[in-house]
Amino acid sequence: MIGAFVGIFEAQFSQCFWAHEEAALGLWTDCGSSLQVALLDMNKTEAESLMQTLTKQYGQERLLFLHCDVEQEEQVKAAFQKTMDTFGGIHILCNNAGILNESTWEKMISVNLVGVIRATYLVLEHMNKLKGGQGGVIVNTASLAGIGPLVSCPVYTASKHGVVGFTRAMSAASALSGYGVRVNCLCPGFVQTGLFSNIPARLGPFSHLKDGTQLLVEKFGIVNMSQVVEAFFELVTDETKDGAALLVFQQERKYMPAVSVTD
Ligand SMILES: NC(=O)C1=CN([C@@H]2O[C@H](COP(=O)(O)OP(=O)(O)OC[C@H]3O[C@@H](n4cnc5c(N)ncnc54)[C@H](O)[C@@H]3O)[C@@H](O)[C@H]2O)C=CC1
Ligand SMILES: CC/C=C\CC(=O)/C=C/C=C\C=C\C=C\[C@@H](O)[C@@H](O)C/C=C\CCC(=O)O
Repeated sequence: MIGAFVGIFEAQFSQCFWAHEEAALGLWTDCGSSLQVALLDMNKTEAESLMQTLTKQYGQERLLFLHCDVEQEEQVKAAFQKTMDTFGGIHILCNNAGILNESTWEKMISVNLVGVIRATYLVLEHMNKLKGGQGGVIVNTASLAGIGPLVSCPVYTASKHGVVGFTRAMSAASALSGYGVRVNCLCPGFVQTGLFSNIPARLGPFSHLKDGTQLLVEKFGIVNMSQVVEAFFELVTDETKDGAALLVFQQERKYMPAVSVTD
């Protein structure tokens, strides 16, 4: 889990994550008897409080926090190696780290898109069956903005469209190459998290379009975090899902068919 601490995954981590343990463990033969989780994030403050809570519930031996900035290749590489050394394998990667600020758009591309690509390529060094791995599944957190444009956030939209496109292409490349690694993406609507706070201040040169964004929030409503985590586990545990984009709305979730230029 990268960028998992606050927001979408924190609040529901306990309830949903371990509820799917048996289904997730059943996917691979070398998983052992319990789900173990490495939480990688650059926010140490948030990490410490969550780790205390989770450690009390599930024991220290099943949890690992690693400070990691997805913009830094060596930190991601070291975090995955530490995870391998601690737990003996990596079967599920969730690329969840993301930021929203149209004023720092190059950083947004670096975290939201380049960070997903970097972590995917580095985890394949451990997951890829052609490199001695056991295979696995990667779930990239995109957004509904990865499917349709958010007018007030053109670069955030670009980063999320990039995540969807990379997911679909990487899935096909993995399947055709025999890596044994499925790659899917999660496309939630609005979720009440830190990233969703103070939206006008995050729109940079497009803050004058904040009213249109508010209308979208009213139109789409707010998705519960548990709905996002349930969708995540559907993409992890359903082995038929590969190259999938799962849209999570307030009232339902549904898959977005891939578009082909020859359709
Ligand atoms: N909140 C929302 O309405 C929606 C959020 N998303 C996506 O969900 C993902 C999670 O975001 P939220 O939980 O909403 O926001 P959040 O701000 O609450 O959590 C984001 C997490 O990513 C971490 N992070 C940020 N930059 C990082 C970096 N360079 N290296 C490592 N970790 C880093 C943060 O420390 C934080 O723990 C993001 O990719 C976001 O784009 C998608 C759709 C809707
Ligand atoms: C401002 C960003 C806040 C949080 C991050 C995030 O990723 C949230 C995304 C939530 C929803 C995005 C929806 C995008 C919709 C667009 O692609 C168009 O489909 C909307 C166009 C029209 C809708 C209004 C209408 O139909 O009248």
